[in-house]
Amino acid sequence: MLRVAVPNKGILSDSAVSMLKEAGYATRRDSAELHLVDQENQIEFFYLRPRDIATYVGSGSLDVGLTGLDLLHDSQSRAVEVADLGFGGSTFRFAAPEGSSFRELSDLAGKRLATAYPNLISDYLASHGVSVEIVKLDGAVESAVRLGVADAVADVVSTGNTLRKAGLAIFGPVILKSTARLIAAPGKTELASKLLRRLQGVIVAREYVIFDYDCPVDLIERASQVTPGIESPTISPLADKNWVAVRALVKAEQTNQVMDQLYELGARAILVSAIHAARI
Ligand SMILES: Nc1ncnc2c1ncn2[C@@H]1O[C@H](COP(=O)(O)OP(=O)(O)OP(=O)(O)O)[C@@H](O)[C@H]1O
Ligand SMILES: O=P(O)(O)OC[C@H]1O[C@H](OP(=O)(O)OP(=O)(O)O)[C@H](O)[C@@H]1O
Ligand SMILES: [Mg+2]
Repeated sequence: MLRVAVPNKGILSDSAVSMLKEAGYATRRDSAELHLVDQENQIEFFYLRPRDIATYVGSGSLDVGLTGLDLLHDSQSRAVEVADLGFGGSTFRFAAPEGSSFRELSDLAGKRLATAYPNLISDYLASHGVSVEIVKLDGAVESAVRLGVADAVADVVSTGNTLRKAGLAIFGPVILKSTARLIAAPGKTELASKLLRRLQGVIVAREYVIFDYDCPVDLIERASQVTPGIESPTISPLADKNWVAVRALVKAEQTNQVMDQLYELGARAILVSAIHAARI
């Protein structure tokens, strides 16, 4: 049975669980449940702290897991990245009090830097040749400067609201762009392939829509450039020999732009539908 680590709390948990549910797997009924066996799919789910997932998977005690790229890096585990799951997007940034003299990376030299991701930060600073004193905290890192234990912080930023409220401003380069990843134990990526196919199906169903439209035969080439699909658009004959029917997947966010382009080109009867499930 495949043994899978799933975030039990935090911002990644809900998205991870709903993705697994959409992919047809059993999910827990109550948040106190830490272990669940999905007999039908021959999978065992272990609900663990997001920060610990890479450690379990890296040691091989669990086969695969869902966690953030930043947490994977910070764990220094041997787990390998299998796929980007597209949710839980964030950036990892440096910040210091608004109006302070911190402008660039080198301004951190010799200063105290608070973070809950000490390994991620040490590796980054070492590779950029900057030496700082790292103050390891567990969370709510934004308060560290105000409370006098650090001169600057390095933390997860999403909207930036938490930083702003703490009177901090971002400076320096983007340390890391992170999203949730499917990770596997070393040498076990093959074991993840069926789960991966299902999760990729969910990603495609969320990211793409189906375009169906009629197109004059002499415009097929140009229309195919507008809707190339993932591999290639399906083109079917119509009763009227001068027209064909075209079907292709299009990124959902481009829906209206692509409809405009097709209409202006001469396509008609343009219909767009959602994808319920997919296996690419
Ligand atoms: N707005 C956000 N705030 C915090 N983490 C986010 C955000 N968006 C995405 N993430 C990602 O979520 C993961 C961190 O999850 P979480 O905050 O649940 O863990 P944690 O900070 O270790 O736990 P906790 O906050 O419960 O102490 C990281 O991969 C991070 O990049
Ligand atoms: O840019 P924002 O949208 O404000 O989000 C980023 C904040 O959210 C996270 O905190 P979390 O709630 O996980 O608490 P923590 O700091 O204790 O981990 C993160 O550590 C930042 O503090
Ligand atoms: Mg957190």
